[in-house]
Amino acid sequence: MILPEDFIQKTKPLLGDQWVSFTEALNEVSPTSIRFNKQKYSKLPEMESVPWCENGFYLPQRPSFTFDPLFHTGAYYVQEASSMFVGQVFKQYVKDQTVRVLDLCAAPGGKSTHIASLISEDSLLVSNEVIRSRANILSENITKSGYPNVIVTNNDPSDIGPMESFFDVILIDAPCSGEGMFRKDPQAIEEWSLGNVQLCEERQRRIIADVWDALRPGGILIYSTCTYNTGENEHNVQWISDSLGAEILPLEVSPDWNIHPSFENNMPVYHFLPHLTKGEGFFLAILRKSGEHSDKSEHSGKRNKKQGKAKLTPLEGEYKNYLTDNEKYTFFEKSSSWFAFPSVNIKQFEYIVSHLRLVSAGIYLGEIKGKDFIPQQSLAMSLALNTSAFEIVDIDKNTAISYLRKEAQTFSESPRGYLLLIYKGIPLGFVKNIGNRANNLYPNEWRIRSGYNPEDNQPFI
Ligand SMILES: C[S@@+](CC[C@H](N)C(=O)[O-])C[C@H]1O[C@@H](n2cnc3c(N)ncnc32)[C@H](O)[C@@H]1O
Repeated sequence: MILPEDFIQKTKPLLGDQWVSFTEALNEVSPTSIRFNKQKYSKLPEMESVPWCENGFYLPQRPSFTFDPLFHTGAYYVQEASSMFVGQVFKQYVKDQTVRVLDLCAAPGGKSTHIASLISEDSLLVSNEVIRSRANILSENITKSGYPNVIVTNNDPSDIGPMESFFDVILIDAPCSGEGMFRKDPQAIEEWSLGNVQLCEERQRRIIADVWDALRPGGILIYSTCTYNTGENEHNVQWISDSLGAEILPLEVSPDWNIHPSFENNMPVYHFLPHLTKGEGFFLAILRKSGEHSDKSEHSGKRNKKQGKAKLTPLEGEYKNYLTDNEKYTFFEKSSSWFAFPSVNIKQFEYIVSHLRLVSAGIYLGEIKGKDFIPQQSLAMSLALNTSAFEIVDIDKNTAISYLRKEAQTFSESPRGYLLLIYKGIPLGFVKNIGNRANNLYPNEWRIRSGYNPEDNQPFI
């Protein structure tokens, strides 16, 4: 790998006598890792585990995930191992408290799907992405993870700042110069320049300042990047602490994890370096906002007057049986589409709808067409799905791949009507069986487009 000369000049002094082993590690193959969604797939395999994440595992080589139907059920997420360290903040600082969390720069959703798996079911996650096309990918990944207490939004950080003291925890996984991605993404090397590092540092400060008011006093800010330089990392953390008012908090880490301490000022921040940890470059810091913990309940119903009150019209009906524990949900309709959202957070949901641009929220149950109720993919993926409300068909790998390609299916042995297809015990999606064929209800935008199906793509679990 040919590194930019300016990068060498800037980074070599930080690493000192570790420079050679660092550059050697950059020439090695990136490790492949996945994080299981234990709510969907509980039998964890006997594979090398990611030391700082109990559901994280390394794979011996990178398979074609596209052609593994389990990947599409949301049983696991392909996530870079170092990034899984975010889970430690939730384990050590959030624990089982009920919290409102904002993941500000969330697409494609690695950290959001992880956070959703760690917070309590009464908690709320707002997963935001400013770029619309990326917000759609985020929404797809959130939907596949199946957690009902997540709202996906598409806003600039400055739209969220006015939601004063609404969030207990904010994660800013900031857009950065990407030095930590050099090995995985060679384009990151081409885009790197001293000027870009400076621009990133300034943009990161703007993003943090724009959203800062939405974090309650005493709340936790998790700041992370996938870059090494001190400008985007240590200097920004010091700036947050000094200018915005926050205490930098330590995490308990095992010495075996080989996490590198701060490059400057001896602050409790965490660097993942590829020659020391099995993963890509990553940086993380935790800060607690100064001030007294105010009562956040006052914010539950406060609305942005310009946008008015969101209309939630509760509806009754058989569709409720599609969810387990359905008494915990508020059901509502919008343009003939039916949704469910956890009642415990319905006021917060209304508040968010009145402030932010919604991409998706809770469970999209189905659509009414005439007398028909067409169940949606979000319902099939949901952890709250009541599978006994549907006729079930267990399918094999080839049928699953064909279904994911949105090809027509035949289930002549099965009853007519809606069928829930199950792969290795996990729901994959719906078809409408009309006898001689079954209409495929898999979302068109999610379908496998590649015609190639590697014969040797053996399942790794
Ligand atoms: C490092 S990526 C996030 C990765 C994500 N957290 C995950 O774990 O899957 C940074 C994200 O910030 C978004 N972004 C870019 N410019 C931004 C801005 N000015 N404000 C907020 N987000 C921005 C990018 O579109 C990108 O999705």
